[in-house]
Amino acid sequence: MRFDGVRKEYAGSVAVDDLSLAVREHELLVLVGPSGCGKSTTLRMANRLVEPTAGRIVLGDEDVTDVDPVALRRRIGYVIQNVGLFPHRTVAQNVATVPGLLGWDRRRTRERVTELLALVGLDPDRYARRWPHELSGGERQRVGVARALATDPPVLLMDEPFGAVDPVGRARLQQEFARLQRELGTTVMMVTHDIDEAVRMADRVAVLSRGAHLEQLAPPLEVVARPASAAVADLVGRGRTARLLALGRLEPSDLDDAGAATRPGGTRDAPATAGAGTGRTLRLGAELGDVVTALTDAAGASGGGAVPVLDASGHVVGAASAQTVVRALHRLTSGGPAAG
Ligand SMILES: Nc1ncnc2c1ncn2[C@@H]1O[C@H](COP(=O)(O)OP(=O)(O)OP(=O)(O)O)[C@@H](O)[C@H]1O
Repeated sequence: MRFDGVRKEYAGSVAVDDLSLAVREHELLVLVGPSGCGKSTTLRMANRLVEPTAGRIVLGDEDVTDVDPVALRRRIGYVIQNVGLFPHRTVAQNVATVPGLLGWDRRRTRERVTELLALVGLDPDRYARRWPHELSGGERQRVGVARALATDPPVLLMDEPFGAVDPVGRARLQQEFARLQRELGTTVMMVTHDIDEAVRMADRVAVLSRGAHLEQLAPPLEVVARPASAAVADLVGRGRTARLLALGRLEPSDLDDAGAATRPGGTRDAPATAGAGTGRTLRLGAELGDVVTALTDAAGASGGGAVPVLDASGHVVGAASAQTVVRALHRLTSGGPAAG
């Protein structure tokens, strides 16, 4: 799906100024930005709930403005906060909405409903006949996702899909949904104002400012490590180090004796480390947050200490210390493109 010079004006005020953005097939792209910057308007133009004032939105090789809006919405899944389940229809009937509109027979519909409920983690035997008011907020959101996926749409639009769910349930839903999306390969465009949700779930993050101005479009680690503008820095500023620790990975050049590996003829002995005594080790590629945890466990109250680091075949390639973490953070925040 591609936005080409898209603009939306409301009675003289500009919600989306001039947005060009390509959503890659099978990716989970998250639009993030402050309230009122035009995220929802952008999303809603994709399924023609809002008509653009100018520009083109292309799905496959069709301009969406050439497609009948009702037909379009059957091809594009849509999930919103509080889902808007039909209150007088059971869970199964809600999920079967679009198959019903498309005239699927009963048996095919029933099988698909059962399959989808299981997919989103709701036991069909327990949930199919319940009413929306008999569900928790998180369960309702799962039904909303199942309903949107019923006909396996190539594109799914999600507007603050987990906004109404409590923080614990929310983290679990984010994780489960990201896994499901990777499994199904659905192309997803999702809106949130929560930068943590964005960096946790996205393949790429699009940071928007007022007028849906595209500040940065990059993988989460790059957005956090190297904000492209003051607006992005502002958004990721608070808690940035914690986010870097969650996203960054341990690399050979971060290790304490990294120099030894590159010395001609240099052999590498297992370094004497405090961590060695505890039996604790780390692997190359470990999350930096796990490196910090391992160091904390190995250090004792006095601080200091290091933990041996192994490569994929289990050989010691160096040691991780507090310096390692500092080096990794420097590596991530300076220089070439961040892996991620
Ligand atoms: N139907 C409408 N009529 C007039 N103005 C609108 C309408 N819908 C949105 N706007 C305006 O367009 C701008 C962008 O709104 P939009 O809902 O897209 O922002 P958003 O980034 O999704 O915000 P939020 O995170 O608060 O939901 C805002 O200034 C809003 O007031």
